[in-house]
Amino acid sequence: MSVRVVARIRPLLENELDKDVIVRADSVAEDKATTLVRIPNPKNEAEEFSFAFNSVYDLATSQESLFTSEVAPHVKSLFQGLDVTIFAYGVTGTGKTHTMRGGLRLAERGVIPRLLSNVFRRGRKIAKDTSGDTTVEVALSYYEIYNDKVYDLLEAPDKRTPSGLPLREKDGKTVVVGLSERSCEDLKDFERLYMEANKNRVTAATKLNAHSSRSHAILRVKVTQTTGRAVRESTASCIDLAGSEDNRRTDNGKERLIESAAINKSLFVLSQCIDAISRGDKRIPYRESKMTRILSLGQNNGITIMILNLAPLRSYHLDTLSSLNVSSRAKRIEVRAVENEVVYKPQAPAPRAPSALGGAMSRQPLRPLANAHNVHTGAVLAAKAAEMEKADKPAKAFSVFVDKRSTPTANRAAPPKRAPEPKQPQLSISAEQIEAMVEKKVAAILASRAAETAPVADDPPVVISVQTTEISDEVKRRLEALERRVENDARTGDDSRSEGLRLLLQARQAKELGDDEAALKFYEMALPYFPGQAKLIGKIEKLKAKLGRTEPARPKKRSRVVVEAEEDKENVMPENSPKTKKLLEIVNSRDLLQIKGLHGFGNKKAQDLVDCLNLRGEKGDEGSRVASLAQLRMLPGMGSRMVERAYEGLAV
Ligand SMILES: Nc1ncnc2c1ncn2[C@@H]1O[C@H](COP(=O)(O)OP(=O)(O)OP(=O)(O)O)[C@@H](O)[C@H]1O
Repeated sequence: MSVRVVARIRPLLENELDKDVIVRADSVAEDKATTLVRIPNPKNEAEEFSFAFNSVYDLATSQESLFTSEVAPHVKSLFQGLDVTIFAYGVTGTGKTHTMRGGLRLAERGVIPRLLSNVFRRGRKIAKDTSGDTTVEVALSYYEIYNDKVYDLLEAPDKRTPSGLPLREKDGKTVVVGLSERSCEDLKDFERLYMEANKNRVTAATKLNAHSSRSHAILRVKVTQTTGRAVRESTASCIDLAGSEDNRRTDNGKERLIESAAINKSLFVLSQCIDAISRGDKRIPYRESKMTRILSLGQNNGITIMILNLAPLRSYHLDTLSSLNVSSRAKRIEVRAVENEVVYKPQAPAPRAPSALGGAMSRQPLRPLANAHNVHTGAVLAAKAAEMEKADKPAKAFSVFVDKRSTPTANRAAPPKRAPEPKQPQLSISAEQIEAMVEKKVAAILASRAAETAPVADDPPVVISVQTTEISDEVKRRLEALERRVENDARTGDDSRSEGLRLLLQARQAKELGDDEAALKFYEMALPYFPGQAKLIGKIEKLKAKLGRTEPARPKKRSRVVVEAEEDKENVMPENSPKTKKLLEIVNSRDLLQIKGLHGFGNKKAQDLVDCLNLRGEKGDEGSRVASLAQLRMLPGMGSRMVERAYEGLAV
């Protein structure tokens, strides 16, 4: 079963105008449900991009109808022992909090209060249908991740430690150590706790001069059903992610920028995880941010629903494209709908406390500190876990299918037993790299703020790659080749290179879409991965010049001595000699093995040369072949000495 991804387009707000609407829900045929989001190409309004989802809800969709269609059907599964995760993703101001929390009026209530209401109702029904043999207890945990630190929202803000609560992996789940858990008797009880916790969130945010919606908020609803000695636990998690936003749009100081960078970092890691899973990578960078560790997208068993919130407005155009792009890939993530095991108490149960959902009921006592939200707590459950481990029961697993057509149906029916997990998963992009990128971004923004007198609000944000029919076949072919190399690099474990190539790929796509601004950003981001690459620097300078940022770089004047020295070399290495032919043949073969065999070439040099050749000739095949030694010398990373050594080392 794959992650269910649905999109919700919010209505216009009071101060927004009809004429600015550019996003619409559509269906593949007239009599079909709406499953498409259509949005114009920012560079060519006549052309529309379409993104397909499991379902698309337009601006007229009520809170009730969204809940009834997307969440209510899974309440039954929750009681069958499946964990359910619902998370809202989208740009700031698109309606995530409205969808998850909603307003105070009955009709405005969002997914969370409706879910709780359904859970309590179902719990009462179960208790009634079993004449009280089965009791249902509901417990809440609520926490936020702010600047990559976890804070308990059920505790007063002054009890917070600066470093927040640590995370730990336990029984295949990510656990927040020391998180409190409160038993909850009914909807009223929940509302009181929830409102209080949200107040804590606002107070903490105010203290930090931040905004509450700049953190990710995670509510866990633990449902425990007890029948005699049999105990079944399952959890519903509702996650209101912070909105991604372009730093340049917010007129904030350094704190807000850091906060924004932390959000962008975790959302960036989330998109990296989605990318990696949908590509079928072995290494998924979950551990690079607390939010992705907790979300464990595609790793957790059960049911996952991603709600992509969208604003219909033109002012969100590029941000909307970016989030459409990420979330449409999330559909490819497969998860196993595995129920949590029923565990048995070893002794006769103590006289059972009346059900938390019955009439005059007492509250479940608070669990001790170490009993975090989603762990099967207590010695019995720990013993059960150990027993399961001994019996070599399959741990939770997930499978990812990159191409649905090639997905063997058998895989879905009977997922293979999970191979043992690597102890320390290698990461496709390291924490330091991400940190460096984030820091660089913050520094760059601060510097540009200081330098520029003109307002920066109009700077367009970076648009992430979008598939478009506008891209010519030739360019598509090249992009695909580049994509294959990126994947190849990822497989062979050269992560920084693969990240660099990915950025180049995104730059090329942006360029093909005519978005020079975005292309320039991606090329600049790629530069640290290919330091000093003349071709890349050339591209950056060209784009800067085109965008009026700076003068195009002029070719350096070569001194007479250098020119003469090179002329001498040309005499020693004539362009039409058999050795020259042989050398160019090897170079143009782009065969890594052959190139590696050249004198003076190592693995990296050879790979750089092949990459460079593949990247050459952006405007067609012309120029992608090296026609002479002089041309070879001019390639990035080559130079006269390198060519000379390769030439001399050849035996012809
Ligand atoms: N479906 C909807 N119907 C009516 N109003 C909506 C809807 N969705 C969002 N809104 C309104 O749009 C505004 C922004 O919504 P909201 O605060 O939920 O966005 P958000 O994505 O959570 O933003 P942030 O990331 O900053 O927290 C709010 O005033 C909200 O009431």
